[in-house]
Amino acid sequence: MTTRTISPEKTDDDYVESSLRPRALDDYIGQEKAKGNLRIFIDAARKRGEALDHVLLYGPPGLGKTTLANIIACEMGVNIKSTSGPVIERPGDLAAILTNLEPHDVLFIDEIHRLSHVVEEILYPAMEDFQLDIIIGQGPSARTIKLDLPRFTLVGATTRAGLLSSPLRDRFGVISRLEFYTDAELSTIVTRSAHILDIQIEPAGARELARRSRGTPRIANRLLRRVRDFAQVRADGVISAQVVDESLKLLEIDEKGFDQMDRTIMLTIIDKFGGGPVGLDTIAAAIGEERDTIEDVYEPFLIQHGFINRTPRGRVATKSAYEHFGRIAPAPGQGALF
Ligand SMILES: Nc1ncnc2c1ncn2[C@@H]1O[C@H](COP(=O)(O)OP(=O)(O)OP(=O)(O)O)[C@@H](O)[C@H]1O
Ligand SMILES: [Mg+2]
Repeated sequence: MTTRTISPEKTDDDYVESSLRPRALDDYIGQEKAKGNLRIFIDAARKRGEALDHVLLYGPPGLGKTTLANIIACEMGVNIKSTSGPVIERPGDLAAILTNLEPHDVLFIDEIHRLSHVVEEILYPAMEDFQLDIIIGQGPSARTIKLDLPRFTLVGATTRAGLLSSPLRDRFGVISRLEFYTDAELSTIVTRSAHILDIQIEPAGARELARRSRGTPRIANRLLRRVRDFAQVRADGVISAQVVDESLKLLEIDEKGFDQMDRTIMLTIIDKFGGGPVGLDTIAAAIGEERDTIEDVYEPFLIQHGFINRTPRGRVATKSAYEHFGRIAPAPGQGALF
């Protein structure tokens, strides 16, 4: 897959990411709905001296799911064990993790939609009854034994809630969807990160950076570091709105935060497929990118920005997409658009 500065996915240079992670709910900026709910559930669980109900967090990459999982454990005053769906290959792997949990611990499973069926089936009774069904032996002499587990909290994260089986989804007491951040929230995040990394940034510079970060904190933090390099070489080290503008031009990120890949996707729909409707698989084949990557990584922000409509017959480019990417929208009645 292509690496790009504004990919919301993790890359190697995100090692500083953990230093930028807020540790308390109060430092977690935005996501007021998710935060408000969690605060109530956490307070209630703590008052009753119980483990928190299982929590499912979903939303596009880089919006703060892992961060929030860590905060939940921190606020509950318990340990967190982190793993991910594809890593847990066999039921025994999960059993080993579960039996090692302390009471009320948080078990964080990232990419939970990628758990295998056999592993998922172990998870059901574990989540519901805090019991583990282990099969010992094989063939006719095989028998199941039940093992009691400590009460724990499963925090699952996924970019694709739609891929979760309903029995799994139904076992989460709290389901929170993370939203793209507003420019004002991202501006606060960038300012906070700049402070931690000892980078000088003007308020107008923070606003400009926020505006071009696709509603995503991971991108905002990454752009901040790229722009800092530029500021140190070209300016006096201070990030102003102009420095942001000039450096992002070099990175081919436009004034709304869209880059070459977004342009490729939109112009493929507009120029090659008459604005759509066109299926995702066809788009993927035309640009040589994986379908899942387009759906998880690129498309959510294009939809959120009103450039792509999802219809039963496929993706359609909107009038504002035509305008933004410098194409003339077909007149009413002439294209698939209207
Ligand atoms: N609400 C927030 N306030 C401040 N910083 C945030 C917030 N949310 C995320 N961040 C920053 O964005 C970075 C990415 O967040 P995180 O790794 O939690 O995203 P994610 O949703 O788990 O992504 P992925 O789906 O790729 O796993 C973190 O390093 C953190 O610094
Ligand atoms: Mg994560």
